[in-house]
Amino acid sequence: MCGIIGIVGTTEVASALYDGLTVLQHRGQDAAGIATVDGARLRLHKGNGLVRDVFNSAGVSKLRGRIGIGHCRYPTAGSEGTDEAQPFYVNSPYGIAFAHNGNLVNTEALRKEMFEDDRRHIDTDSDSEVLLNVLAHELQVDDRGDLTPEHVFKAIAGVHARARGGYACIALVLGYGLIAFRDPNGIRPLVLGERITAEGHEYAIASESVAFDVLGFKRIRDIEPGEAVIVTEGGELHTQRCAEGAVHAPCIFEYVYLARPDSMIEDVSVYKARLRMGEKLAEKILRERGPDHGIDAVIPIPDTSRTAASSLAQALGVPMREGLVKNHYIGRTFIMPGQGERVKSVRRKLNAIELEFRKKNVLLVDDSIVRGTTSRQIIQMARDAGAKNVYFASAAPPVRYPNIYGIDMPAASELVAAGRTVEEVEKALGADWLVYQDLEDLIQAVADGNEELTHFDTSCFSGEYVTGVDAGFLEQQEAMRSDSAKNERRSA
Ligand SMILES: O=P(O)(O)OC[C@H]1O[C@H](OP(=O)(O)OP(=O)(O)O)[C@H](O)[C@@H]1O
Ligand SMILES: NC(=O)CC[C@H](N)C(=O)O
Ligand SMILES: [Mg+2]
Repeated sequence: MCGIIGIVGTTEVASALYDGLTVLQHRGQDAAGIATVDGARLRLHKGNGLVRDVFNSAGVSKLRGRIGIGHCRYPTAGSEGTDEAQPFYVNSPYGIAFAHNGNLVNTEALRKEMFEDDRRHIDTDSDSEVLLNVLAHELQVDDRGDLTPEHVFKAIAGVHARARGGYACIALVLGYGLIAFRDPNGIRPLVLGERITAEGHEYAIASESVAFDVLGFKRIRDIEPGEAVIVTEGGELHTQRCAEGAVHAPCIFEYVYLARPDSMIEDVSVYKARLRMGEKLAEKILRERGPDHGIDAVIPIPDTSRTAASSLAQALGVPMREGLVKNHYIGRTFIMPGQGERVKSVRRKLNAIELEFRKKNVLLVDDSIVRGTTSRQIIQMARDAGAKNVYFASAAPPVRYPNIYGIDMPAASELVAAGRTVEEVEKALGADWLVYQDLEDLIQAVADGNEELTHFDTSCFSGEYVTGVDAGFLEQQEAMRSDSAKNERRSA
């Protein structure tokens, strides 16, 4: 997952894009970039690091113009190099800057087609650069030099026919405006917002509605699966569904971990969905352990699990205690690119308050257990702090399968629950007891917020991939993107 944002404003937009990206920072900590249109010129600045490291105020003020897009990256394809930071740019048939959140599952086939049939050279290993070139090619087909909404919608339908995977995208087309679109299954989120100012009507598009709250925009609605939204330079809005018939399957992991709790995705409050996850998990704990569960305190592993832990504690009738303190100057561990860095940062990031553990039976709660990096270390910390028994609850089911739609969990062999029973994971983590949310309960916790949602991308829990995958793709992903493959590439 990356964070993307685009604004067609009435005045300069760079500082709003910058502020928007800082609010989407939790979606990608590795690289950031902003592109704006200044008259007939594209202004683009991007680089590796957090938004605040990539930009200074002088740099932001050079990004002139009232139309622009921004991106913060968490790599799921290619390398972590600066040349793969986004937005990407092509100069034909139009100047197009492009920001993508998600991951394609047919990148290599498209790359070959682009080169051999469409005569387009792709310069990096990024799937996003491939997708941009597919868009550029589709815009070029039947191009008469004056883009119309009909032409753009046809081009997006062409993109949907060729690209497979998760993609939420915003393209800035020089001399035209913004084009945003979402994959036919609506796997990755994308929302549309507006702001009415003294100078006129402004539109924004972003990965999460929280960006609108901070910028003073009103959330209008989610962009539909397969839909394209055009906001022209003149501020006209055009929308159309450009792919029909696909199952709407938003990524359930957005609700578990990726999104901020103060966002609304698919008209579901992420915060309320997490509260319901906590309640459902409490019901399971009561079913399994009975009312005499012996738990003295519920301790969340900050930050993401706190919402679910609060409702879980209340439903169990046990106090929730802040037994672990987080250093907020260290980023999210899970989205760091290497396992060595992840392991070190858990200990640097979280510290135990001993008195909340000493001689107690504690239930540690996390939103999810993926590689087990966090849980393994925290369980040990709880023991070192003198806990009598360390129980562990995960608000998500066991993560047993790779994610291929924009979350960097490419290798089943790195997932602590892959090929293990719950008892075996309990042992591997060193917990005295371990409980996972059931998948049906997780689905219900989210779907209760919007009865129209009947399907989700739950692939990392179920191994079912809504787009389908070609034979050998998962093995190839693992070979290319496992931590050991990345380490080899770094040291080569
Ligand atoms: O099993 P693991 O591989 O350790 O992954 C799961 C952990 O990683 C995430 O925390 P993270 O530190 O990224 O972010 P947070 O502060 O938002 O919880 C998530 O909330 C879990 O705590
Ligand atoms: N997490 C994402 O959305 C990543 C976008 C794109 N696949 C990249 O690696 O840059
Ligand atoms: Mg966490």
